[in-house]
Amino acid sequence: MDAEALTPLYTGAEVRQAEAPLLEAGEGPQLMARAAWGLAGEVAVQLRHRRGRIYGTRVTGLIGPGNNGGDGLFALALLRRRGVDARAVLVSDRAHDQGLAAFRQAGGRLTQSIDADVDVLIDAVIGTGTSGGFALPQVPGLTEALARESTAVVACDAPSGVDPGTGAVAQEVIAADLTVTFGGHKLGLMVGAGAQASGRVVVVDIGMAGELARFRAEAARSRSVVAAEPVTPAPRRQDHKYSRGVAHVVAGSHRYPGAAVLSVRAAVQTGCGMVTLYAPGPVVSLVTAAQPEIVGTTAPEIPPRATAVAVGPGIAEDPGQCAALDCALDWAQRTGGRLVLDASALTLLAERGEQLTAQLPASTVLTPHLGELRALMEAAGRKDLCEELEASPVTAVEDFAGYLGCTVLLKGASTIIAEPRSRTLVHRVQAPGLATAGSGDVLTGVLVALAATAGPKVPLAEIAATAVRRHGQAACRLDPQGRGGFGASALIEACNGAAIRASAGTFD
Ligand SMILES: NC(=O)C1=CN([C@@H]2O[C@H](COP(=O)(O)OP(=O)(O)OC[C@H]3O[C@@H](n4cnc5c(N)ncnc54)[C@H](O)[C@@H]3O)[C@@H](O)[C@H]2O)[C@@H](O)CC1
Ligand SMILES: Nc1ncnc2c1ncn2[C@@H]1O[C@H](COP(=O)(O)OP(=O)(O)O)[C@@H](O)[C@H]1O
Repeated sequence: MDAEALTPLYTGAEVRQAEAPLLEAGEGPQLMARAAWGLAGEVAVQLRHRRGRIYGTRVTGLIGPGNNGGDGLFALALLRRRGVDARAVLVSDRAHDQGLAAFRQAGGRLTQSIDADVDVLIDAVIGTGTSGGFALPQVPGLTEALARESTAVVACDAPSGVDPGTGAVAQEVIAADLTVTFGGHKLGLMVGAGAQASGRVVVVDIGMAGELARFRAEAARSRSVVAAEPVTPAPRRQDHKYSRGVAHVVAGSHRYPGAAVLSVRAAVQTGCGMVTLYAPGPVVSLVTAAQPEIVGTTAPEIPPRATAVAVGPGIAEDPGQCAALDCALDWAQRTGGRLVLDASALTLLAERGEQLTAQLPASTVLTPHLGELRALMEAAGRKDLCEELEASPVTAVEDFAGYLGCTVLLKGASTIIAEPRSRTLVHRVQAPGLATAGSGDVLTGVLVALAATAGPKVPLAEIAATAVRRHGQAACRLDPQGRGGFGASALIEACNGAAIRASAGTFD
């Protein structure tokens, strides 16, 4: 994955540090003007989308005492000049002086409550200056506005109640439909409960990219959001099936034969030299019928030509699969080959208690969802990290990866991928249709195929991020409106490597 394919993620504190020299140089008002311009522009898009016009629509801002409130007031002033009925509720006894003056001058009106016919509610109570807990301001009409479909809630920089550094949310939060954030992507809007409360996130460039870049260069540990399709390995002219990479999959059981079909078909569609499968005989027959190019085996040993192995989808309650897991762990330990452990393989690992930490080769990636991750953390004797998962999901996943000495990929609406001594990658996708049985099996298939074909120098976390992005892209392709009308099988065709390579860089 090349550097351009990754967009950095910042904590609120990092953005504040990066902007400090600009503020010292007296550039604060310009930064705020650009932030307000960006916010007003995005609100205007919402108004046009919802009401078909801007003139005569109604926007109310909840205005806090700091610069976040200042952004809100300047944005309201700009909207007022475009004919919007712009109102502001001051939630504190202080407000940004120049912002308030601009708002008044533009003809904005102060009010004490939020009316039922407001089109957009701007949350400009707190941004990166947040500290401590957060309680909803006592404003008549606020609770109703937050619940009303016809009122869009747009957060200024970060939803009030979200910690922009971690993704933790306070007991109360102003959940947004859209967050317009300034300068760069903020970590807390991309992961955990913070991501849920942020809705769609738009980043507005306010002219501090240089400062952020310099700041990043100095940062000891960097985190990135995966923003573009990285270069993925296309077959070379001289390749033969074994040089291209062999993905071996341990999946499926009498109880869950379909998991093997899904993961193996996804690996084939992603594209590699060969896909082999270890499963009980009837499952091998079923998968071969669905995908005749695969090579099935009923012996748990890892085929000698395998270049990556995945163990887990649907192997529950099959005693032979436990032996296969041990073969795979041993194989990865001996060869340094890439190993993907998913689903039931994670349950089997968790059953080994604290022993599990000793058994994981560094070339392993674990792909748990939240429940599986908690179980693994508890089994490994790291219950403390379960609590950290709420307060700071990225740190918790990073700490666990460090503790285990292998890569951990936490699945969900936001995926967090932490590899020890590497930068952490976050992928946030607007594809709720992925919450369907078997979609994780598809991800495992995509991942093992990419792991089998990627060159030895590509870090495992970056391969995993590519798989996650493809999986998300496939869902967006199938279901652009996010209505959820597809099953995991349909995802497989959309993960097709050739089609994705052809459109690389054009899809987002
Ligand atoms: N510094 C600048 O000139 C710029 C600042 N920007 C905006 O300014 C924001 C940061 O401004 P500030 O540093 O003034 O901080 P904020 O405006 O985000 O918040 C600080 C204020 O909120 C109150 N507050 C903090 N935590 C609270 C809580 N839990 N419950 C209730 N009230 C709480 C504090 O009393 C403080 O007065 C950014 O998020 C961004 O929106 C942008 O305009 C870009 C330029
Ligand atoms: N709300 C959501 N939005 C986006 N992606 C999601 C959402 N819920 C789940 N996913 C993705 O769908 C997949 C589900 O995997 P998993 O929980 O293992 O399901 P299964 O075991 O049924 O295959 C993961 O890749 C996860 O990141």
